[in-house]
Amino acid sequence: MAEQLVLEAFVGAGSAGSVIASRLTENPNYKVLLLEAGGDENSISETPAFTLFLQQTDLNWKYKNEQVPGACLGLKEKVHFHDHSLKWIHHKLTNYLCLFSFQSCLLPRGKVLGGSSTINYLLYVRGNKRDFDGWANLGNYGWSYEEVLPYFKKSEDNENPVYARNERYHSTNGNLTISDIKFKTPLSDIFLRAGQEFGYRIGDYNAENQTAFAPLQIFARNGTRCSTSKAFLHPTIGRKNLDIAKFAHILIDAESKRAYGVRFFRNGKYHDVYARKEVILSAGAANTPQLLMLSGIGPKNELKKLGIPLIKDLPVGFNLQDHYALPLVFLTDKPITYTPSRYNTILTNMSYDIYRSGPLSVPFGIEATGFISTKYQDPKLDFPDIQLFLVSASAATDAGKFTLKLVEESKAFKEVNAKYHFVPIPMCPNAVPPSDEYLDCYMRWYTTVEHHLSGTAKMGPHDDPTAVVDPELRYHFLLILLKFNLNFRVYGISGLRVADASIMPIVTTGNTNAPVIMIGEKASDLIKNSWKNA
Ligand SMILES: Cc1cc2nc3c(=O)[nH]c(=O)nc-3n(C[C@H](O)[C@H](O)[C@H](O)COP(=O)(O)OP(=O)(O)OC[C@H]3O[C@@H](n4cnc5c(N)ncnc54)[C@H](O)[C@@H]3O)c2cc1C
Repeated sequence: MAEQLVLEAFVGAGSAGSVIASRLTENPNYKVLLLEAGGDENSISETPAFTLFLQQTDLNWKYKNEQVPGACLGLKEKVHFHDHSLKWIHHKLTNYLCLFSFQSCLLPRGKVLGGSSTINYLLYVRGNKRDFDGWANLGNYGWSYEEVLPYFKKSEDNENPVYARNERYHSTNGNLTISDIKFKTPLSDIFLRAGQEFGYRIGDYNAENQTAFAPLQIFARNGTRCSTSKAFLHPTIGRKNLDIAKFAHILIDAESKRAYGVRFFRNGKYHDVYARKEVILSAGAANTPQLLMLSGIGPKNELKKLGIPLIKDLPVGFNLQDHYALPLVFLTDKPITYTPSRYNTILTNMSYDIYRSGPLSVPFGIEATGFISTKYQDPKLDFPDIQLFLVSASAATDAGKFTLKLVEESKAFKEVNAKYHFVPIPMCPNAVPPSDEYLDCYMRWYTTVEHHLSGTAKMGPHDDPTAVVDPELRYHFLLILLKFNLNFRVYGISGLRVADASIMPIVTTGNTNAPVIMIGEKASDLIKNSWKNA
């Protein structure tokens, strides 16, 4: 039998949700229940170098993708979603996005306090000014770069003294510790020098201009991961107005055609909770659309096929976006890359245990990044279309001519005899490396995705038929119902919001964790303002 609890609001506990729960409960009058399907972080998730192993653990939802033509062709395993609504979302959207799609690639998502910020690669990248101006130009008032910049700064505690002095862009007062990586192989400097040789500046890619090569800035405090759980939820311990229910699974009960609560299954029982103010969904770009569809909010024909009674026909899931990546391997005959014998030694382990530095403090060997424009983008725009990552045992590439040049023609890389390590692709026997044909084939068969799922509950103005939430992150259908049925206010139902990576109309230029945290900060203010005025 369901238990009845009465609470003011409840959210999911990922990158955005942790921020919102923490910010809302700064006001002792707001009582928040935070529901999270996963449990606590652990010592593996704390250690940056172990980040890849997390995908094999229960801290990951372990989704995989539907097969589609054109990508992930080399991955044999077919995908099985237990849940039909989720299966449909990925199937539909991978068809929609062609090259940004995948066939049976892994789709890791954090199932733990802090969500994907607890299992990600820790890279701190805000995106490009034009990303947010672009959102605003689509009709999303309040989301231009100048309007979101204060929210990036609000979260930030940047430990790099040079960056921190640039107060227009950076801050040292926020919850999230952002630090430079504490260890690098010689390849890191070689990569930066090679970038310089080709005219790129070395410097901050999160400030005035994004086009640059730079050592990584990461979400890390004292050499350990600074997830949104650590940054925003740990400091709330002791707050009486925040309850965190771990291992809970949210189901929206939408029988009465309005969002008034959540049903979740925990400890063998169903529990119903009712929100006196709002239901806030921050379940991420895969699970937020799933929960909406299970609640009857989604594409009419698909809900019909699945036998889910329709509440509102909305293009939930149609805008799924991600970045794809192409890992290319280079070889050098100099003893400078990560190998277990060089970097996984008693000494390196002790250096992490004692000083929280050394190779274990580097996320998966990623030491530096570079934002560059290919021939398809006007370099004067400072709107790069390729992000390079130097992983000190291989290198990411632009899938085109630049990284060929960077490694084989720059003096810096020549000094260490770096050479592409081309593997033959049996499926494309006539493709000669490093031709475009070879790289095209490589990308389609050995596709890697960047895990930046976003856009599945797209934010847009009221006249945008592809939008799911409005610029204040509320569902369009609630606004329409409010307009015609004032009883919603009488019953104290002020709405249903989404605040996570799902709302991005267009994915940002770079990694998505920092923008999602910004979304959480801005959503918190939008929610507080609307509650104040209610
Ligand atoms: C492997 C990996 C590497 C990445 N690397 C980087 C990187 O280096 N830098 C970067 O900027 N970005 C990176 N990203 C992307 C970034 O981490 C995400 O964009 C961001 O964390 C998404 O935040 P979110 O709030 O939308 O969702 P999430 O952080 O995924 O949060 C959703 C939360 O909701 C919970 N939830 C979902 N469904 C339910 C349910 N039914 N009931 C209860 N709880 C539920 C989940 O368990 C999860 O905790 C990476 C992502 C992954 C997966």
